[in-house]
Amino acid sequence: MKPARPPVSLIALVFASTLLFGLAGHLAATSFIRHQQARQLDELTGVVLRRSEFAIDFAAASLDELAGRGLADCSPASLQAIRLHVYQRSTVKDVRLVNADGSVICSAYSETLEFDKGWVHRADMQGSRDTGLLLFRVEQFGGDALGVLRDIDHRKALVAILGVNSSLFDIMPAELRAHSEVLLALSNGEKLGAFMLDADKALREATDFDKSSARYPLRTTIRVERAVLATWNSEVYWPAMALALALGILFGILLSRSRRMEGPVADLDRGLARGEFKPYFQPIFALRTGRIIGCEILARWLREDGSVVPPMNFIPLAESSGRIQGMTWQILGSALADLQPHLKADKDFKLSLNVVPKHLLSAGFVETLRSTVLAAKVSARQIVVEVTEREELDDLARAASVVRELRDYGFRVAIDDVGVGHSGLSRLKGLGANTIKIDKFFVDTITVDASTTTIVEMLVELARDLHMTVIAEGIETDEQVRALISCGVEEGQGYLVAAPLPFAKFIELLKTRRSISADSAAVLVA
Ligand SMILES: Nc1nc2c(ncn2[C@@H]2O[C@H](COP(=O)(O)O[C@H]3[C@@H](O)[C@H](n4cnc5c(=O)[nH]c(N)nc54)O[C@@H]3COP(=O)(O)O)[C@@H](O)[C@H]2O)c(=O)[nH]1
Repeated sequence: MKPARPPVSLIALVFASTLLFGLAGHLAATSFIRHQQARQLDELTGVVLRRSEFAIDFAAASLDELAGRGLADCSPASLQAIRLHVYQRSTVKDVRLVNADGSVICSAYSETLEFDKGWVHRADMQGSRDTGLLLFRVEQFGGDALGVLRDIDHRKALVAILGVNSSLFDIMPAELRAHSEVLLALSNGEKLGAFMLDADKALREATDFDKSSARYPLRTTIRVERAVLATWNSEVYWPAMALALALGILFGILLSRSRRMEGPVADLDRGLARGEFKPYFQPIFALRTGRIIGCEILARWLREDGSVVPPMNFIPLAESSGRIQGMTWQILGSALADLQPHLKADKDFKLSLNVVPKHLLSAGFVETLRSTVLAAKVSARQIVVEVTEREELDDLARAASVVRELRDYGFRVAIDDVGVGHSGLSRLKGLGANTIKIDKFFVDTITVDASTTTIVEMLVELARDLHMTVIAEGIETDEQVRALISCGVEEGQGYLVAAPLPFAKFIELLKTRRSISADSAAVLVA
């Protein structure tokens, strides 16, 4: 059968689906890796922030403790006690007593005051939400520090100087260390500390991961070069891609296979749904008179584009795909509708249809045939079921019972392709049919091969014994007609009278033939 659309090539489908799956795999793997990276770097940002918060908590607790012990003054004893306190706490570098405006009164390590580049006025310090602490940057030579101020009373306050830079070290994974920067700043943007492996080398295009503290006016940022993120922690990429590509190939193969299988059958289904299967009518005639006494309907597929598809191009697929049954009912319905007036007018006229063994043996076959013929108001006696034997009739007993049932209802049954199909002599007898149709093969050779004459005579003899009629198929010459008559064959079919014709042409032929007189018919066999 000619498929309606060109077959989709396996290679093109596999290529396209591999490409699509590869693209989807790339997007999914990349997005998964980016998501994982963002989660990890977010966590690291959180760690930096938490370390700084802990340092401030610790400083606040230290200042509270000093104030609680009455050490918030500049007496030598207090300063000595504070020095000891500072010495025991590594992040706290100094503790200072300041005035209400923030100016320094004294320092536990007064020499550290020399490191200061400047000092912030209280009004410029950043307040923290719940703790009452003030935070500010202490600009120093050799690196900035964080000042944490706790008021003692309305005149004095204690300030802890924290070295927060250490909380930024060793936080980054080794692969990223040389390509990243860790920053700590007050929320107003003033930088408190930064860590970069090579401070002289500026980062190229970088992605930032930010986090702000909920408790203190603090923000940390981790910046990582984009180029290094493309490879970091991306081990999952190639396995994911390999899986996606394999799935793409598999999907392409399955798709092309399903399309290959579905294409022509779906085409048949569309043809059936549109009623595109039509009967062509080939006359069956009396060999002696040439009178048309019946016809065989043969399927043709009349496609939308006007082309006529011959049965050999779709019958095998219709049989193997189980569509032959719907197709048979479609052409029978159409033939009955067309021929009904003629069948009614000539009660001896017979209409033969081809039925494959599987259809004959299928459930409901006899009932459907009966109701179709009844609905067309045609007598069952005028319908001949030709059992084609391209497939073997493997359940002869059941077939014989169906044939009996058909005959009980008045239908006639013919065995088609006798002599070349699976119809052995025992089957001819066992099936209980009314007619045998001698295959064209014997008609072709009857005039040239004496042994063919013997076989045909033997078949005629057998048919007579079994009370069957005989029809010869494929008659093309007058010589063949004469040879068949001398063997005892009375009916035939073939191009000598007509090939299968569309209904209009067939009716025309019938009318012409009706006017042939017995005399002129005799010319046919003279
Ligand atoms: N199950 C069904 N099978 C069907 C149906 N319609 C057709 N067929 C089968 O398809 C085969 C081919 O059929 P088609 O091309 O229609 O050929 C038929 C005749 O045209 C051809 N024929 C008849 N006389 C002559 C002739 O003198 N010379 C010549 N060269 N060819 C001739 O023979 C075919 C009829 O065969 P058969 O059915 O065995 O009587 C064919 O096997 C059909 O059976 C269908 O609806 N259902």
